[in-house]
Amino acid sequence: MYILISATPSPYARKVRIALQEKGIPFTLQTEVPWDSTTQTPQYNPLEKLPVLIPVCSNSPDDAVYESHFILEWLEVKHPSPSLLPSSVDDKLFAKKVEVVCDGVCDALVLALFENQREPEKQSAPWEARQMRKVAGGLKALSTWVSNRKGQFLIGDSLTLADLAAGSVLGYLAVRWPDYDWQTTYPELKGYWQMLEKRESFANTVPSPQTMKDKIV
Ligand SMILES: N[C@@H](CCC(=O)N[C@@H](CS(=O)(=O)O)C(=O)NCC(=O)O)C(=O)O
Repeated sequence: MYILISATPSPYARKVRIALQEKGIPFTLQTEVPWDSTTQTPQYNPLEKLPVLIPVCSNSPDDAVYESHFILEWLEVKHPSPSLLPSSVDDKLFAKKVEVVCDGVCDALVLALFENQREPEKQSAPWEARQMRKVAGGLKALSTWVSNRKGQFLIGDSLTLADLAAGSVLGYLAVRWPDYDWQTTYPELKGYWQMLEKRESFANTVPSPQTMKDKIV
């Protein structure tokens, strides 16, 4: 049915891997390092980023789907049941807002990660501080939403897109920023994340570091 180009640490790809499992959609995982010269992503995504979802039946690379939030939107249209969106319009829009913030925290973490890989004299402390401020602000917002939730999940009592985004960013922090102690600051967010990680689709998509062969900054 589909090939998913993914990377072991990718929080963006993890959202899609979880969605495909939750929707019972068969797929083949093609794991790679998008930073290495061997990456296949440029063949499918002009932005050279993964995740990329490739319909196996397609005969054109242009049929590929990319940008995780769009892949999830695409899956909701093509494979609506079971839905990963809440039923009411306002809750649907809130779920997407949660994804915006969680993806934005991931974006800031990636930028800070690569800033740290530059030679010390080329690293910009103000730039790094700006990214980590976004991380702190995003986690604060997420923690508030989790504390105010009515049910087990972020929106009601069934898993939605909001939970996929939240679990993926928290899992990414655990693998890339293990010393960033958000769990002490936000104990309820920690409890919510531990609940998510027990779910099969989360438990079998836990991120892990990758080895980059090529220098990229
Ligand atoms: N907004 C994109 C971000 C995807 C992204 O940044 N992917 C990284 C890999 S990872 O950070 O998810 O592990 C990538 O392919 N980077 C390669 C590049 O930016 O050239 C999405 O949501 O899909």
